[in-house]
Amino acid sequence: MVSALDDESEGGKRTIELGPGTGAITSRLWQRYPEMIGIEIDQRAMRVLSRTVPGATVIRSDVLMVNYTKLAELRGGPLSIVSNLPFHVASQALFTLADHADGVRSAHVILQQEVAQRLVAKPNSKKYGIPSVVFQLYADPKILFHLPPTAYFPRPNVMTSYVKLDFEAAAERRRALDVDPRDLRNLTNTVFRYRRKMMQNSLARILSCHTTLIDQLPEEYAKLRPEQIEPWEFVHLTQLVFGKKEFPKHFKRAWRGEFGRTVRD
Ligand SMILES: C[S@@+](CC[C@H](N)C(=O)[O-])C[C@H]1O[C@@H](n2cnc3c(N)ncnc32)[C@H](O)[C@@H]1O
Repeated sequence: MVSALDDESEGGKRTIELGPGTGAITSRLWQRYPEMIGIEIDQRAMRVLSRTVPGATVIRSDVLMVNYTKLAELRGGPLSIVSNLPFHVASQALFTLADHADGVRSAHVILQQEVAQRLVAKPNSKKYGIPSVVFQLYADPKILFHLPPTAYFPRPNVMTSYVKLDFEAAAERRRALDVDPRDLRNLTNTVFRYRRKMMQNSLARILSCHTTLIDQLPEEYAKLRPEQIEPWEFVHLTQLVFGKKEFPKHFKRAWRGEFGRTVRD
């Protein structure tokens, strides 16, 4: 896991571990990147960590609340993230990173295999959904390898995967999106909520109160279901419905939050 990371910042000062716990990964990571930072919410784990890896810098915080854009500025460039968070926090953490995409170079994360497969799923498959669209546009996700339950103690009931999200490789594409990410989120969330419906039906609610009218939805999209639409076509659809908008330069939370709920700035 550690060798997959190739952070070249001085002393590894841009290496950030999310949820170091009692230090199983941190002890190895810190040997290679002594200037790394851990972000941990549990004070008891931090106490243990101060004994197992006494030299490591650990901040007590919720990984979902961190401003990674600011942290990247403070550390002199985009961050290399390593994470083995509990499964219920892990995908929320990825959406948080998407909101700070320009402040992140790469993220190496352990995820439930099921979640990992959703990130890389292609259209026309059951696993294709919002995470596939978002992360294939934002970060070039790749499953590096799978980990069996025997790799852990205690053993989990599920298979896990080690995934790399390459935010740096996708930077140019992301900046050329020409949509406000909040509009993209609104559109993808709406249509995937009605997965079995054709776009002309699922988009009716958005379009009825917008300048683009439902009967102006191009024929090539109108009869399709969301799982048949490529990630870049979601961008095109967002441009059609909401108009082209500059990608916000300033920090705006667009992706963090539970699907379907409004996230305010
Ligand atoms: C499964 S343990 C992994 C520990 C270690 N990274 C490892 O691989 O052995 C997950 C860690 O994430 C921490 N954690 C959970 N939710 C968090 C959050 N929202 N912010 C920061 N840390 C969190 C937990 O306290 C725990 O120490």
